[in-house]
Amino acid sequence: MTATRILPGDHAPWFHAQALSGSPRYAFDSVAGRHVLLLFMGSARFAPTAAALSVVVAHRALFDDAKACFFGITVDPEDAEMGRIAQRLPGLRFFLDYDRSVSRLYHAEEGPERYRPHWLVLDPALRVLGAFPVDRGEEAIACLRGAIEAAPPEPHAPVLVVPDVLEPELCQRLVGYYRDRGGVESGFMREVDGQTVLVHDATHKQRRDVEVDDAELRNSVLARLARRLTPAVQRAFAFEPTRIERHLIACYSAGAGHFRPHRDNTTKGTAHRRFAVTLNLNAGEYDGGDLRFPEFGPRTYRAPTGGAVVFSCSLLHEATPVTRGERFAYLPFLYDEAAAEVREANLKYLGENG
Ligand SMILES: O=C(O)CCC(=O)C(=O)O
Ligand SMILES: [Fe+2]
Repeated sequence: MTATRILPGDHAPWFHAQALSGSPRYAFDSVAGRHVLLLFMGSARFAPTAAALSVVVAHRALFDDAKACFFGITVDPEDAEMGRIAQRLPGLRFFLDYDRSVSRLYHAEEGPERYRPHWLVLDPALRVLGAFPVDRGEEAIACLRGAIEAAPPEPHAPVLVVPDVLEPELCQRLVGYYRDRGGVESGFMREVDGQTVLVHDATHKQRRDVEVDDAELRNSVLARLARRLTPAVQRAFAFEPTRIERHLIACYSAGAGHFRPHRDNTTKGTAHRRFAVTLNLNAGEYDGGDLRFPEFGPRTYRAPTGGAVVFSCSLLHEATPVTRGERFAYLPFLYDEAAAEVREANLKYLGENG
């Protein structure tokens, strides 16, 4: 048993679970970007677990959702029913693990009648920094506090920046193409009952898009990508992109333009995506609107006009809100022949509006 327990250095497994007073299918991987304290509770009826929750309350100020957040995982429906636990924002949340799948995934439940309440401290990439028995809460808090204070100030995300992919004139043509048509509010893909469907939620994403239908304009972009971007991607990532999804010009406007942290390949309908490309078309003309990779710290990235930021579709990333002006970007996804087979096989999961 012990050998399979989750240890410092391990990546905390990802899961979906119901959050108390929150999403019925909360994606744990979207929590990346801050330190995390997990408490596998069993039940708060159990005295050591109740004492552990008091430790969290005593250090409540630590959990501000910016630097750190706390999740208790209960398997006991009575905890919520009797008000022994409650979501307190920012920072304090609970997963209702009534089927015990999360507890088993983390080896907190080691067999019938064998629940092992304990703490895990995770870093912003959701790697385990420390594991502590339930009665060692102050040590867990000290570990968390030490990690927050020691966090490197400038970690670097594994992204590639390639300048000079599209010439300024082509960038202007693309912006003009957008302006002539005007964008439509774009959604994002989500898995609902096993199907990949397009949903709209302005708190998560606000952006207006135009699909480039003009073959000559598309080919102009494709030719530049092939000559100037593909070799850089091959060198940096040993990956040969042969296919492109989306010929899309996006516009984020001040006060109404952002895309909150997400990954680009988490649904069946998007699982084929390998690398995401952000080609900025007017980098000097707006404030905000930068890329951030929360698993790798607060640093932001902005490709120069005509330049690209290329990153794995598995990375958590966000486009920060535009606060002045309008930001235009060309946003293809790259994949290859093997991934094309994945795409083909998953077509059946695309919902009506997917
Ligand atoms: O705005 C960007 O640069 C990134 C957009 C993005 O993440 C997406 O469309 O999935
Ligand atoms: Fe994205």
